[in-house]
Amino acid sequence: MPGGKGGGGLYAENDYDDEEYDDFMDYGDQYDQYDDPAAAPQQTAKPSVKSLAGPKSKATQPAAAAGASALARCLCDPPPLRHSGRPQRGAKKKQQVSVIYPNAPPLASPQADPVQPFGFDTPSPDDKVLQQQQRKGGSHQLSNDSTAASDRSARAGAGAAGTASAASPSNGLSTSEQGQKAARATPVNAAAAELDSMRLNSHAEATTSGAPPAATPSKLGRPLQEFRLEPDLLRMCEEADRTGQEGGGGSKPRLHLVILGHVDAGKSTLMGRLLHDLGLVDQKQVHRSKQAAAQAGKGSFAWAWLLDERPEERARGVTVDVAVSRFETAQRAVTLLDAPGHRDFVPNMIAGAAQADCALLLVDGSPGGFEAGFDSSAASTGFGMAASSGQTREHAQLARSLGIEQMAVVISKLDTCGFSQARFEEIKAILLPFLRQTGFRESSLRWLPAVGPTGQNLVGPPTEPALASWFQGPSVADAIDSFQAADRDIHKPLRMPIVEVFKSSRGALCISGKVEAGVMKIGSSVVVIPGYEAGTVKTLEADQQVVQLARAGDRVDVTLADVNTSMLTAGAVLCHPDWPIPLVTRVEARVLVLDVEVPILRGQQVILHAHAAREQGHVSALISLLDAKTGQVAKQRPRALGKGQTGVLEVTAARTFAVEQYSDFRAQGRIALRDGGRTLAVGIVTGLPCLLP
Ligand SMILES: Nc1nc2c(ncn2[C@@H]2O[C@H](COP(=O)(O)OP(=O)(O)OP(=O)(O)O)[C@@H](O)[C@H]2O)c(=O)[nH]1
Repeated sequence: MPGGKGGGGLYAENDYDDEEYDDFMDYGDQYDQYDDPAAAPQQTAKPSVKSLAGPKSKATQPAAAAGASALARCLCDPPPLRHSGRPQRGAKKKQQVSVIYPNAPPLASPQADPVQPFGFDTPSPDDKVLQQQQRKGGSHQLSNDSTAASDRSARAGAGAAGTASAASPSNGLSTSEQGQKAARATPVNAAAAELDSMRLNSHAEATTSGAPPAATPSKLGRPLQEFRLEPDLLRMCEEADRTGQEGGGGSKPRLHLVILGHVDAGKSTLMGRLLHDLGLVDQKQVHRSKQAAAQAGKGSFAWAWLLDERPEERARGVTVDVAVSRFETAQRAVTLLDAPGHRDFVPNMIAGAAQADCALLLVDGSPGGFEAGFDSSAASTGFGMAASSGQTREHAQLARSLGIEQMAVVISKLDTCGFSQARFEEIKAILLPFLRQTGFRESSLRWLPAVGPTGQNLVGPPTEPALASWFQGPSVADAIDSFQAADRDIHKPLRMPIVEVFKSSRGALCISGKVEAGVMKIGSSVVVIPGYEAGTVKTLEADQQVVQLARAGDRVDVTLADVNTSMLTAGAVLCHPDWPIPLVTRVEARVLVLDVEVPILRGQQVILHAHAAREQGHVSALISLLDAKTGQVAKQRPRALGKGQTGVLEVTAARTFAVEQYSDFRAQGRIALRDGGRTLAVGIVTGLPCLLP
């Protein structure tokens, strides 16, 4: 329900506790019935949150009874997968997904694989469907909702074609087919324009000049269910598990930790000091940083400058890009992602948080500091979100929507108010209900004070008597040690979203990112999507050490051989050649609308964020409004989706981009829609409707 309570005012009025959270983890089960049309006869747009991992943990309970929040309902992970023997959820829909690989070269020969690969010497079932559709002359649409979108395009085309098609109704075609025929007949129709734009603007067309022509205009990857990790890679993984040597970090569980919070909350300072206290930064570096900060008249930024090394960051006194450092605590090998807090750099923060397993949320505890970072009632810009709405709120919402479940809330700067326990408790009392409504379990949150500049409560208990007198909880290092490392998702095709492209000291073009699924070794065949650029892994480095193997969960620098380097861009995805990530222009997504003042309408311009990719686009259809309590369709084709509402919409991007259904790969199936520096909505991809060439 919009206009909730507490800190956010965004969500359903019901708070939920851990028990309820577990209930809404089963929320997706409600959608299972929709696979059977008879079970939900009134339903035409069916939400399809599905999962492919692991057995179910507990019996289904209606989320309605649980009273879960709208964000939780919309975003939290759906229940784990059924076991074998039962059809995978979404299998039907997935087979229908269409993907486009402009100028796709022939597939690289598959690795040793127990599954007999399809030779592409005869038409595949998909090719047959395609040919059939081309004979019929229609664009391929998948779900009911997409069909509606197709019809809209076709109608637009028919409209543009004037009365020609309307004047010849007796040609034996359905209304939709007439529309599509008309759409093909005129250059100004919406469908053709969209197709043209895909061709003209796709990454592949823009960058693969001279590439061999595609063997076929479109290729689908093999079904996910057929994937088996190659035996040699499996052996290497088992060996790496035994020795704990590959992927860096020795035998300690690996964590990807992002530092979030409003601008100037103290993130870089705290992390700079933490690295020092853990012995990773020597006195010489600290001295150099102190000197540079003092010379620039910004002495208080000395610790922050250990991480903020770029000249513009030092000039502005704010973090611009995500700084990556690595360190070890007693129990964990940590890849630290220090995200920018300034609202101008939220896209960079999204790229950082998308790779993280857990987060530290820094909250400024100084008088007025917390309020400035959390306020959403500041003056309006006249459109969209409040102009100065705090990034504490936005970061927490984005972090949860990007899959982060474990978080430590670090209240900084309490030295400015005499280490007041009352201030600590006041902030916690406001923030906790908001975080619960956002979808965090209370048991997955830690609360602690820390002072970066003096190192209070970073490693070991506080020494400041005024703080030690009332706080006996975890230090920052303890909180990090308590985070659970994510499971390595190795039994899936390779996925590594490219976060950064840079020249190595040896002059080679390196790509860097976190392997989200699968495994690769030196010599592995890979493909870069978009562009369908095939190559071979030449070198792998983790923690600045050469490694032979990179598994899901490892952050690695990779160089590729035999690849057109112009295809290596942030937002592209390194994939297994036989199971590439879908490349689409449109996504259907179930979203929660955040703190917007003006509802989302059809045609709304957005920047679509998915993993490390960003594309311009627009909301091309509002498919349904969902009931906040039950998740069922409350209204088909609503005119608008307002603040706090959950709905299904379709976004069309200006160019093709790589994304997948959340039910297949969670990390690549989460999206955020932003416009004008504000996050409008967050959600998960439920379908990939797409026109075929
Ligand atoms: N008194 C006090 N000052 C602090 C504390 N933590 C940080 N500061 C100061 O706050 C200012 C901003 O700190 P940064 O570490 O740059 O903040 P940030 O959150 O990293 O900023 P962005 O990355 O730009 O969002 C600096 O002047 C710090 O010295 C603290 O616990 N107490």
